[in-house]
Amino acid sequence: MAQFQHYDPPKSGEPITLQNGKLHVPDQPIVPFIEGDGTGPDIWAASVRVFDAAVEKVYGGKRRIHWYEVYAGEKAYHKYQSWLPEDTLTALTEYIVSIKGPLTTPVGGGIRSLNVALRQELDLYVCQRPVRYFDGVPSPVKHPELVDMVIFRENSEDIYAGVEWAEGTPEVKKVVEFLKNEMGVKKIRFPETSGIGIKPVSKEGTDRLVRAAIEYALKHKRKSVTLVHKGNIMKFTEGAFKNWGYELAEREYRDKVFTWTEYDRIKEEKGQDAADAAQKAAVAEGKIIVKDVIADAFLQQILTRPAEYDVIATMNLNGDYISDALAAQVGGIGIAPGANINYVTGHAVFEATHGTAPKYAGLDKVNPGSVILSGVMMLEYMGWQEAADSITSALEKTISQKTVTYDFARLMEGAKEVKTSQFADAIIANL
Ligand SMILES: NC(=O)C1=CN([C@@H]2O[C@H](COP(=O)(O)OP(=O)(O)OC[C@H]3O[C@@H](n4cnc5c(N)ncnc54)[C@H](OP(=O)(O)O)[C@@H]3O)[C@@H](O)[C@H]2O)C=CC1
Ligand SMILES: O=C(O)CCC(=O)C(=O)O
Ligand SMILES: [Mg+2]
Repeated sequence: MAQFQHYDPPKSGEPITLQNGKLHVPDQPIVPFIEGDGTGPDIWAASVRVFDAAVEKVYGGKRRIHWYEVYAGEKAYHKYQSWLPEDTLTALTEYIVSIKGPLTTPVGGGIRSLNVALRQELDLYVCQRPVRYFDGVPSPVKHPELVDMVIFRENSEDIYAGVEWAEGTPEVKKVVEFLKNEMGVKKIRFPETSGIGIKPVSKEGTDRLVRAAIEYALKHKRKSVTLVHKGNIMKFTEGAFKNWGYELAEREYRDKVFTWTEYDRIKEEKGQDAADAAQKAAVAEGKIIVKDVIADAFLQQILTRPAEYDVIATMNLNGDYISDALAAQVGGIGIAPGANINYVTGHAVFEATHGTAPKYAGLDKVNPGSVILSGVMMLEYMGWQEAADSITSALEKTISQKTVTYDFARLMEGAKEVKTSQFADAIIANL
């Protein structure tokens, strides 16, 4: 049993464990949660009521989650003078599955992202964000129902590694001198006034991310995995990601995938008709098509022909941008869930795609849908599919009744605008 410096874990309930590589979830699991900053407390208070009501309704008391509050962000700082107490990392490690609200990150200085720190500390290398349309949700596009994608965002490297030096510091001068004098770099336009950041992208990091995306596509019988990159410009990071992704697909999933590199090889040897025929045959056999697209083109194509994309595998920064863009396409960040997962150790921290939305903090106003749907993902991960499904259906029903928070109400005709807590009440009534 883990030792905690300050925290007192619940006396009732049992830890979720990993046994022979499989998650073992007791009927009374202890699940740590972080409330989050800004609108986090409003959203969490609403969401936890929905989770508990669904589990109670579906399992009639046989199963219950024993919530364990752990701290990060402003609440942790006020309580323990630490933004991310060691006890929190211990709890998230010990209890394996957890859920969190958003945490504030200052821009241009101050502490580094606690969200990124959690992902790095627990090595949660996949940021998995499903994006689908719910009937009746207001959307800025004509056919939001064509969007049904699952983003696999690499979550442990890229420029999020935080290897950067500020302009004007002795450190950045040293780095610039090294680049100029020892590496022959001549193209830093304004060397005296540059900040410098480093973008590490590795073969190992790419392999495990792309493997997780392909495994998901196979398990859920999806059509394709698209590697999204900017490899034409960043050849040895984003370009290498694309090459390593294709190599992994062909090396580890030879009989289960058809890749666009294979398509190009056939085209070169036998012509385009033969390549088209080979791809058609692969689709008919149920193989996953592994393809790639340059990130800027991807961002316009998700608007013009979203049906062509399915599972997406991409690096950290691209994945961040793509998550918010796709969320907007199906009605906004208010219903965009996510999970940070290490598929080897089983560790998973579920969290919404959005941030703290500070201007709405304490107003009981924002949409709790993203955290509620992150909880749905968590219940699915725990194998509590019935509870997950009951929440999804109740959420769908509530939206179809036009009982919605401000974000949907401002775009819907005839909507009844409700507060965060009332939206949760309506979902619970529809369970
Ligand atoms: N994983 C995490 O914990 C994340 C943390 N952050 C952090 O959050 C802070 C604020 O970031 P910011 O860039 O403003 O992004 P936010 O996602 O917090 O908010 C941007 C806008 O999105 C809309 N929005 C966000 N959440 C909801 C919701 N639950 N319901 C309805 N609408 C919502 C609001 O739009 P509108 O104004 O149109 O009403 C809001 O003004 C920063 O410190 C950032 O670092 C950001 C992203 C993720
Ligand atoms: O950590 C942060 O402040 C931002 C994180 C973020 O934008 C995301 O997880 O999508
Ligand atoms: Mg983001």
